[in-house]
Amino acid sequence: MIPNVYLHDHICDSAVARLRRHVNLVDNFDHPEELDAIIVRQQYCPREVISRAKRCRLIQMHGVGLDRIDVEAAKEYGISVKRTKGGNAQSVAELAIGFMLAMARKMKFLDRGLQAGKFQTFGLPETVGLELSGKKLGLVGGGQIAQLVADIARAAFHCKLFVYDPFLSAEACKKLGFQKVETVEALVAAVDFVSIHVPLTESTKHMFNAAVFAKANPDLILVNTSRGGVVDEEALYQALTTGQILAAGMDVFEQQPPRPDHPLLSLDNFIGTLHVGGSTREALERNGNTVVDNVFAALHIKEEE
Ligand SMILES: NC(=O)c1ccc[n+]([C@@H]2O[C@H](COP(=O)([O-])OP(=O)(O)OC[C@H]3O[C@@H](n4cnc5c(N)ncnc54)[C@H](O)[C@@H]3O)[C@@H](O)[C@H]2O)c1
Ligand SMILES: O=C(O)[C@H](O)[C@H](O)COP(=O)(O)O
Repeated sequence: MIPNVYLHDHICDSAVARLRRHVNLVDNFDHPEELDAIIVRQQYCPREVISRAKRCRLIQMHGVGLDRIDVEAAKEYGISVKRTKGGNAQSVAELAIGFMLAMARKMKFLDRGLQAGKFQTFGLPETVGLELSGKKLGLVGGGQIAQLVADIARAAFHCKLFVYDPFLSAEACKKLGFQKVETVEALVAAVDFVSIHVPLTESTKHMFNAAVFAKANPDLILVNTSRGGVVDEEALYQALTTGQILAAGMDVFEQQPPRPDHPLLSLDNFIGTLHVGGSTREALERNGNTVVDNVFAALHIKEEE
């Protein structure tokens, strides 16, 4: 019998072609009991689906964050959950550095100003930006993506690196060349840039809140390419409009997509993208094909040479 595999979201063409040669692709959860494997990218895989997916051997995340899958339910029903850890890490790291450069050089403000015919001469004080070179970069979460951000920041800009990650030992931080900081409040006060790279969990939800922004260096540039919900967006808006921090860039929002009239989107010192951290040709090719490798392994499918 040909196995049934749930796939609703777009994944790279080469991965879809491999799947089509060996399985039936199903784009809905109408009959979870008929599914042999589930591939999740943007869609959610909730308990009500998992509890009915009696035949399912694998729930495969196209990506790293597992917050869209009810992992507890999968455990309870004995279904293995896998992800494509590292497959998009370089792409996310490059986007994070891109946000830092864009905000340090006020690119949104300058582009909007040019379009509005605002700058009649060059050299105006409000167009002056900052260099990344030699600055202090604070990482929140010191895992795979954070380490790649650190590599770029060190090699290209000689940044000094700090980390807030209670799960990384002092020894591990030392090996990675990170100065360990004990609280988020201490981190935001000490550094020039913060880049967030934690999963969304109970302990990271609204980790960046009004109390944290109140302690921040007023020249701080904040970048979040992790998950919406780690930053309290109302508190961020207050911080950006009252000068508690200088600027922010975010790839992820509490509600996705954010409403077009979301207050943050109107600000010159805020740049947003809609969850494209891993959306490069290279990362999508890697992740798509890892997804297929794992599905085929779980379903004992052998590809012809
Ligand atoms: N924007 C995107 O498209 C995109 C793409 C990939 C990953 N992500 C997000 O980035 C996150 C990080 O990815 P990664 O591959 O670096 O993961 P990782 O597991 O390698 O690193 C996560 C780090 O966060 C730390 N951490 C966990 N809870 C913490 C807490 N309460 N306080 C401080 N540190 C904490 C862990 O100790 C770990 O070192 C993912 O969980 C995912 O949500 C987003
Ligand atoms: O956690 C991740 O890897 C990503 O945030 C998310 O899952 C989207 O990644 P993409 O599917 O676009 O590679």
